Amino acid sequence: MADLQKRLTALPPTLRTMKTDYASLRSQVRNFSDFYGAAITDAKKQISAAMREMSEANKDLLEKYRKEVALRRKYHEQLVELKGNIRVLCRVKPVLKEDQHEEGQSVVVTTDPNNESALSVLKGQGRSHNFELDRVFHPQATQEEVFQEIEPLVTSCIDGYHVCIFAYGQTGSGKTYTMEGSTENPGINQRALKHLFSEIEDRKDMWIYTVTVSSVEIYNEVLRDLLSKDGEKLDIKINPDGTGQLHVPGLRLIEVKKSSNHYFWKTWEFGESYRNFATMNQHSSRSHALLMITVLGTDLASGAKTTGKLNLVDLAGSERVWKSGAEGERLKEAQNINRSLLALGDVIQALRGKEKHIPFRNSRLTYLLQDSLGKGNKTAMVVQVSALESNVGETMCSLKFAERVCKVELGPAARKIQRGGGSHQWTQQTHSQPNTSTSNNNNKQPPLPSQPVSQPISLSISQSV
Ligand SMILES: Nc1ncnc2c1ncn2[C@@H]1O[C@H](COP(=O)(O)OP(=O)(O)OP(=O)(O)O)[C@@H](O)[C@H]1O
Repeated sequence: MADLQKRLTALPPTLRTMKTDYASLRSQVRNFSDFYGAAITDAKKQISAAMREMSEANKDLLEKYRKEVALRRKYHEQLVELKGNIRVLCRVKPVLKEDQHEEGQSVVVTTDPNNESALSVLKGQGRSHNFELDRVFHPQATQEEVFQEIEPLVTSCIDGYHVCIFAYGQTGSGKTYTMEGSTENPGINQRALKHLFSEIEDRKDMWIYTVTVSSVEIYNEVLRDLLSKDGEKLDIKINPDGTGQLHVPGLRLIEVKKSSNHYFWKTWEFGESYRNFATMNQHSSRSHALLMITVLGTDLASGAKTTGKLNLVDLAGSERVWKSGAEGERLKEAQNINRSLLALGDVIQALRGKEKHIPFRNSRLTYLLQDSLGKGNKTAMVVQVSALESNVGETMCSLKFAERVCKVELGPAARKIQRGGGSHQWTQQTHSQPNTSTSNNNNKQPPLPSQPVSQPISLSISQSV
């Protein structure tokens, strides 16, 4: 009992110590949670500040990258202008429902939103091939955006340069869409004519111009007039005038004129027959369609004359013959398509190698393009590609061809101008000369191609473009 009493007496101090310890522990826990909370808030602040800093740095880097790309593009443009490189644009076709023959096909072509010249093709097993061209249009690019890139070339045709713009790519990749377009959404051909007339209007106080168009189709190495009702067969000949230039006897030329401040297509004549042949003919994807525009200018002050040419070409599909599995007539057809495309490739190769002999005569196509595709002229190629995995082989072939074309140097462009004042000497003026002035032009050059023998048919276009 005494022992118990003794222990009970010792209890309060122990309890007091325990109470104190407990209070101290509680306060420590509270302090720790306050400290922990504050540490977390602090850490969060630091992390967000660091993230802000990083995103600022990223923005800064992206901005620098964009500036670098733009600067590189500018210098590249200047170099292209100096060397007269063929400009190569690539347009990626959007994936349409009708193209998805197999379910869930993946897209293997990607563009870079920060670099308008880059394109990448995924070739399987994570390997990708990067291409650098003059300009790459993503699948959502509009007809207007594509034309804006081409516009300076079209303008230079009024200044007296010979220009060739052609669309290349496998069947169904969008060549006709880009060149021809639709009535609601016209392509390069119609936009080019519209642009020519608006430029001509701006210069009407200083220059007068005559614009003529002709159009041919090359199918199975046979040349047909797309503006004649029955698609008359034509031949390419050397002009009998002794200039050594080409001419196509019987080719129908239509003079296009403005009508009460609006420029129109005369549906029954030019527009109708051209579109019928170009878009509805049985073999449009296996034939090459050419729209050839000639712009003759006269300087009202000096009497100087310029001859500009604009050849707009919608090539046949570039599929490889051995892949088409064709036999008989179709094989002959495929070989002929291939022949002119191969001939085009050979011409490109020879131009690239700066060879003395350029084999223009190996096909009707290259023969006809001779005076706009060769040295001193301006050329652009729009290479059309599909983004789908099933077409990756053809896409790679087209892009590799595009890379080769990029390297072709046609030399500084020469302006075809005949000085006024009674002189009949044709002279050529390089691109660095002012566009509308003919003064100081002492650079005498060989005679220019003479104008086609046939008289142009006068035409007022009657459907708004
Ligand atoms: N950028 C685009 N936007 C929308 N539709 C397009 C585009 N490009 C092509 N198409 C559509 O894809 C289809 C095939 O295009 P198109 O006829 O122009 O190909 P192509 O390369 O000319 O073929 P072919 O070699 O057979 O002549 C058409 O229905 C066309 O309207």
